[in-house]
Amino acid sequence: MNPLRDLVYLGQAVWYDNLSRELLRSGELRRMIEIDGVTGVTSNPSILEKALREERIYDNDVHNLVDTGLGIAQIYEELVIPDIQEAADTLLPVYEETRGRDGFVSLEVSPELAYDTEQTIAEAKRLFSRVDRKNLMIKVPATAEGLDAVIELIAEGINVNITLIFSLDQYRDTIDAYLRGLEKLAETGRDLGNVASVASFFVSRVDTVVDEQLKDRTDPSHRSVGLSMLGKAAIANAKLAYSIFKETFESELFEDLKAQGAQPQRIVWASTSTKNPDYPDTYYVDALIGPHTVNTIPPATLQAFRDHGRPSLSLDGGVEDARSLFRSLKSMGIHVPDLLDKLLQDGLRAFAGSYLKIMKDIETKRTRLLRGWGHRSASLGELQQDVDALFKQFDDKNVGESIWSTDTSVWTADPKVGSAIAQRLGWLHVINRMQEEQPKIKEFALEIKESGIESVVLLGMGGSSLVSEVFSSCFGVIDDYPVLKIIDTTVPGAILDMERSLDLKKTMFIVASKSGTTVEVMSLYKHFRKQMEAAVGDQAGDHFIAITDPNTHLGKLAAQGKFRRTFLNPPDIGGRFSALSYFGLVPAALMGINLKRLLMRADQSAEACGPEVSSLENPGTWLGTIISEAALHGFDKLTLVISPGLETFANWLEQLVAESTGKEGKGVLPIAGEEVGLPNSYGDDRVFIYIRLDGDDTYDQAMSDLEQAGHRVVTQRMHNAYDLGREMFRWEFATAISGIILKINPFDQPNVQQSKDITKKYLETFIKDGRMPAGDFLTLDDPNISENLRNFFESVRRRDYVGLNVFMRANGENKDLLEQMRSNIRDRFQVATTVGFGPRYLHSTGQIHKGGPDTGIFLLITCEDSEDIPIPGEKYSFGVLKTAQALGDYEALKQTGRRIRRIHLTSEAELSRLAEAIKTI
Ligand SMILES: O=C(CO)[C@@H](O)[C@H](O)[C@H](O)[C@H](O)COP(=O)(O)O
Ligand SMILES: O=C[C@H](O)COP(=O)(O)O
Repeated sequence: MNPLRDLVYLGQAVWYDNLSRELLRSGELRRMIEIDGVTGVTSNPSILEKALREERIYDNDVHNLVDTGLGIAQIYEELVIPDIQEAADTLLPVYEETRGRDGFVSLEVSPELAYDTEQTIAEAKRLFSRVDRKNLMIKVPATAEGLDAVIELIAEGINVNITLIFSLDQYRDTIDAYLRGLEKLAETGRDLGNVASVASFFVSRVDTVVDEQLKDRTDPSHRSVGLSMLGKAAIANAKLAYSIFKETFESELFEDLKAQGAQPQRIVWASTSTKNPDYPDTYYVDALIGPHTVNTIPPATLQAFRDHGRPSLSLDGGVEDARSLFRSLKSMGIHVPDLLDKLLQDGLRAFAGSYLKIMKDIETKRTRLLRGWGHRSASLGELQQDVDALFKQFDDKNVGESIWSTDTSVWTADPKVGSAIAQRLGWLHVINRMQEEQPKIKEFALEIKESGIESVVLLGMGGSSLVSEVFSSCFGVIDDYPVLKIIDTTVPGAILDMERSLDLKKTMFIVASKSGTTVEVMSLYKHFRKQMEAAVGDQAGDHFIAITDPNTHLGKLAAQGKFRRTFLNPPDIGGRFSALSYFGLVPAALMGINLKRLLMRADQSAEACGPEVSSLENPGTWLGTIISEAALHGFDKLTLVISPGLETFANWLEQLVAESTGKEGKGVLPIAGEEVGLPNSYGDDRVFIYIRLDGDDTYDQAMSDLEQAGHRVVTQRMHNAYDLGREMFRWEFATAISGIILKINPFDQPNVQQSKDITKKYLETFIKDGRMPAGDFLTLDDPNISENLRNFFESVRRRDYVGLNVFMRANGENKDLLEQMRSNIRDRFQVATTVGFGPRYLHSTGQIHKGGPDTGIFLLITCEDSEDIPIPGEKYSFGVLKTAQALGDYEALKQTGRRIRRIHLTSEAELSRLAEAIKTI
C-alpha cells in the first residue's frame, strides 16, 4: 500500500512542492503521477533558485542564451518557462480527467511586485499568456496589493494560487478576493467553471515562531504550560482555516456562484516539511488530511509519507481546542497576529532574496562568459555525449577545486610525480603577483624607451621566446616604443640576418632562460655580447637584461656581466606556462604593451576558470575536455585556424599543447600554419580551432563548409590582441585538464633530452676529430630522388601526419615554399602536416614527435650554410651546433622507431627544387 494513494481516497490532492528539469527529464514526475497519484506541482523562487544552482543541465542553455544577447530577467524566463510548460503538459491528462479541477502547475510572479497591484496584474497576464497552458496557476502573494490584483485576474479568467497566507485574516481576505473576482467574471457572462484558484496556507513556519516564543517564557507559572503547547499552533491555525473554508464554500454564500459553475477555492497546505527534528517527519501531512484540500509536499516529506505516513481523516474537529490554544497564547502575552504578520514579511523577503540570487547567478555566469571567454561555440557531433559525461565526472569530483588547491592526485597517484607537479603550478597564481609588479615593470620599460633604445632583441627558446614572438607580431610597433625582435635559432644565416638589421648602440638584448643553461641561448648571448662589447666597450652590460629563475648560471653571468637588470621569475612555473610571468611581460612592457590591460584579461580568465566554476562554464575545462576527448577518439590533429594578424599565436599554442600532451604514446598534435583547405582535403582526424578576430571574416566560409561536411569545429572569438591575456591563461588551464583526461603529466617533457644527449655526442666527436659524421641522406642530385621520396611517403597511413623538420632560415620565401609542400602532401594523402624550424621545434613539437603516438612520418631538411659564425669560447661554430642538433634529433627519431628521411640541400635555393619534386610524388 502507498499511503500517498490513500490521501487521494480521503479527498486530499497531493501536489509536489518542487520543480526542476531533472524531475522532468528523468521521468520522475510522470512516475509520481502514475504511482503516487500526484496531481499538481508548485514552484516558488526558492525552488527554482535551487534547481538552477544545482542542475548543470541549465548551463548549456545559459551559454546559448547569453550568445543571443538577452537580458538577465529574460534569460531566467527562457530557462524556467520551458520547464513549467513541460510540467503542465505532463499534468494535462489530470487536468482533463478532472475537468479543470486539478492538474495544475504554479509559477510565481516576481516577488519584487508584491506591493504593486497594477504591475502584478500586468505581469501575471503576461506570464499566463507566455506560458500558454490552461492548467497554469499564477502565484500571487497575499498582501493587500496582491489580493486586489487577484480580483482582476480571476475576473479575467486567469487561474491564481494565492501564496504566503499565514493568518486567518489574510485567509478571509483571500476568499473574499476570489469571490469578488468570480462575481466580476460572472458579469461578463463567461463560464466560471474554467477558472480555478487555491489558497496556499503556510503551516510549519507558524510552529517555528510560536515555539520559539513559548521556549522563551521564563515565568515559571507559564513555563510548563508553555512547553505543553509546543508544536500545536500551526495545526490549530490550519484547522481554523479549514473551518472557514467549509463555512464559506459549503454554505449558501457560495451557492449562487457554484450554480454558475464556480469551483471552491481549495486550501493548499504549504510549508509542510517538518522543521523541528523533534517532531515526526510527516507531522504536517498526517495532521491535515481532509476532503477538498491539497497538500503540496516537498521531496523528503513526500518520500517519508510514502514510506510511513499515517493516512486518516484528521482535519475535522478540534476547532474549539484551537481557539482555546490561541486564547492561552494571548494570555501568556504571545501576540500571534503580530508573529504571523512578521512571517509574511520574512516570507516575502526570502522569496525576493531567492529571486535576486537567481538574477545575480545568471549575471555572474553571463559576465564570466562574456569576459572570460567571449563568445564560443563548438560543433562536436558524436563527441558531445562523452564530453558532457566528463564534465559531470569532473564536477562530481570537484576537479576544479583540486587543481587550484594543488591537489596533484588529479594527475597522478605517484607521490614523486605529484611533488614534481606541485613545483610546476605557479602559473595558476602568478597573475596576481604580476599585477602587483606591473607598475615597476612599466617604469623600467619607460626608462629603456627614454634611453633611446630602438630595438629589443630577445634571445630565448621555446617557452621563453614564443610568447614574445606572439606579442611582437600581434601588436606590431606601438607608438615610439622599441620594436621587439626574437632570435631563437642556431642557423648562422638567420643570426646574421638579425645582426645586420640592428644598430647595436640602440639595441637592448633580453637573455631569457628559465634554466639559465640552454645551449642556443647561451651561445647567442656569447655572440651578441662580443658584438656589443665591440660596439660600446665597457657599457655593454647596460644593453643586456636577464630573465631567469633564482640561482641559475645565467643569473650569475648577469651579475658578472653587469646587466642592466635581472628579473628573477618564480621557479615553480615551467617554460611553456610562463607567458604571464616575467618571461612574457617584461618584453611586452618594453615594446609598449599595456600590461595592466593584458593582465586584467588574464585575471578575468583565471576567475572564469576558478575553483567553484562548473566544468561546462569553465572555459579552460571546456576546451581541455574537448581537445583531449577528441584525441582519445582519434581526432588528435588540433588544427589551428586564426584570423590574419594573430596567426603567430598558433606557434605558442603549438608548444604548449604538443610538449605538454605528447608523451607515453599519446598526445594532441597541434597543426599550426597549414593553409586552410576544402573539406575533402582533410582526413577524419581533425578538430578545428577557429580563433576569429571580431570583424574579420576571412575564414568564415571555409569553417562553415568544414562544419557542414561534418568536421568538428570549435569557434572562439577575440575582440582584440589584448584578449591574448585571456586566451593564454585559458589554454594553460585547458592543457592541465588535458593531462588529466589523457592520464599523463602535462608539466614534463621526458623525450626532449634524448636529442640533446645525441647532439652533445656529435659535438664531442667534432671537437675530437675536427669534423662531424656525415650521416645518411638524400640529395636532389640523386637520380632516384623522386622515386625515393615516393616510396617513403607510400608508408603514410590514415590518421598519420607528415612533419617537415627544417634547419634553415625561417624567412618568408622559405616559409612560402614549405607551405606549398604541405598543401601538396595534405591534398595528396589527406593527412595533417607540420613544419618545424630547427632548433626551435626541438623545444616545442620535438617532444610529441618522439613521445607521442607513432603516427609521424618525418622529412628532415638540412642545408649547407653559405656563412658561418664562431661561438666565442667554444670549439665549434653555430653552423656546427646546428648540424649536431639536426643529426641529434634525426638519430633520436630513428632510435624511437619513427619513419624518417633526411634530405640535404647544398643551398637554400634548392628548396624550390624540393618543392617541385614533392609536387610529383
Ligand atoms: O506556496 C506554495 C505552493 O503554493 C509553496 O511552493 C510554498 O512556497 C512552499 O511550500 C513553501 O515556501 C515552503 O516553505 P518552507 O518549507 O520553506 O517553510
Ligand atoms: O621551453 C623552454 C625551452 O626549452 C627553453 O628553456 P629555458 O627557458 O630553460 O632556456
